[in-house]
Amino acid sequence: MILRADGVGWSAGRRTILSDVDLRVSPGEVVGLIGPNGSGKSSLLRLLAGLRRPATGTVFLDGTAIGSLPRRTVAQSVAFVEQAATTDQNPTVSDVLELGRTPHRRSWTVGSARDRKIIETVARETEIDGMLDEHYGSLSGGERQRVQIARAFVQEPQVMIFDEPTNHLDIKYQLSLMELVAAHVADTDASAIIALHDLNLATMFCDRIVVLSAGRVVGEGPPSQTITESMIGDVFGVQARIVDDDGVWVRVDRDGSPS
Ligand SMILES: Nc1ncnc2c1ncn2[C@@H]1O[C@H](COP(=O)(O)OP(=O)(O)OP(=O)(O)O)[C@@H](O)[C@H]1O
Repeated sequence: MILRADGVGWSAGRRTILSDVDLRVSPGEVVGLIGPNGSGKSSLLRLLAGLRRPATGTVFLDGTAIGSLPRRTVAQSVAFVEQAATTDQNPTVSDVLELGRTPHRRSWTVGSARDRKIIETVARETEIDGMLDEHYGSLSGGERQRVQIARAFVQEPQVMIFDEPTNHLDIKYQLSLMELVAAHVADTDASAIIALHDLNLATMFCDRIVVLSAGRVVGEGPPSQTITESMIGDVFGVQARIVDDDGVWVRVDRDGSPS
C-alpha cells in the first residue's frame, strides 16, 4: 500500500503550520521524518493518519483520498502511535493489544481464535509476553512504548506511523525499539514513517529521510545524502560533524552550537 501526500497544507487558525508537503511511503520502506521542534512533524503525521483533513492538497492511500474512506477502513490499514499515549482507564497489557484488533472485528463480536493467535505471536516478537496480565499504568515509559508498538503490529497494518517513539527511552530501549520496527517492516512488507529527533537513529534505521523545516519539506533522500553538515547547520542551527565510520554518524561538539 502506498501512502502519498500531495501538496498538503494545514493551518491552525490564521497560522500556517504545513505548506505544500509532497511525500510518498512505499511498501517495505522505513521513512524518517526529521526537523526541529515545532517544524510540523506531529501535525503532518496526523494528516497522514487521516485524523485531520488538510486545508490544501490530499493524502492518498493507494490512490484513494484518505478523507473519503470510512474511519474503520483506514484503521484496518494504518496504525498510528502518537507521542506518550495515555489512557484514563487502567487496562492490562492484554487489553491494550486487544484494542489493536478492533478495526478487524464486527462491533458485536469478541476476540476470535485468530485474534488471540496474532496477539500471542506479536507479544513474543516484541518480548512483552511476560507482562500481558500487568496493568499498563504500572509499566515504565520504555515498556509502555513497547506495548504501543505491539498494539500497532497487532493491528496488522500496511502503513505504520510513529511519532517520536524513542522519546524518553534509554539508549538500549531506543535501539531495540527501532530494531523491532525495522524487522517488522522487513518481515511483513508494511511500511513505516517515523518522526525522530535522534539523527543517528534516523541514519541507522531509515531507508529514506524527509526533512521538515517551518512546515515545508526542505530535503529528502537516503540518510547519507540528507543528513549532512550543511543541512544540520541550516535546519537545526547547529554545527555538527559527520564522522563516516562504517556508515554515517553525526557528532556535535560542545562548542559547535549555534552555527
Ligand atoms: N491544534 C493546534 N492549534 C494551534 N497550533 C497548533 C496545533 N497543533 C500544532 N500547532 C502548532 O504547530 C506547530 C507545529 O507543531 P508540531 O507539534 O506539529 O511540531 P513538531 O515538529 O512535531 O514539534 P516537536 O518536535 O516539538 O514535537 C507548533 O508551533 C504548534 O504550536
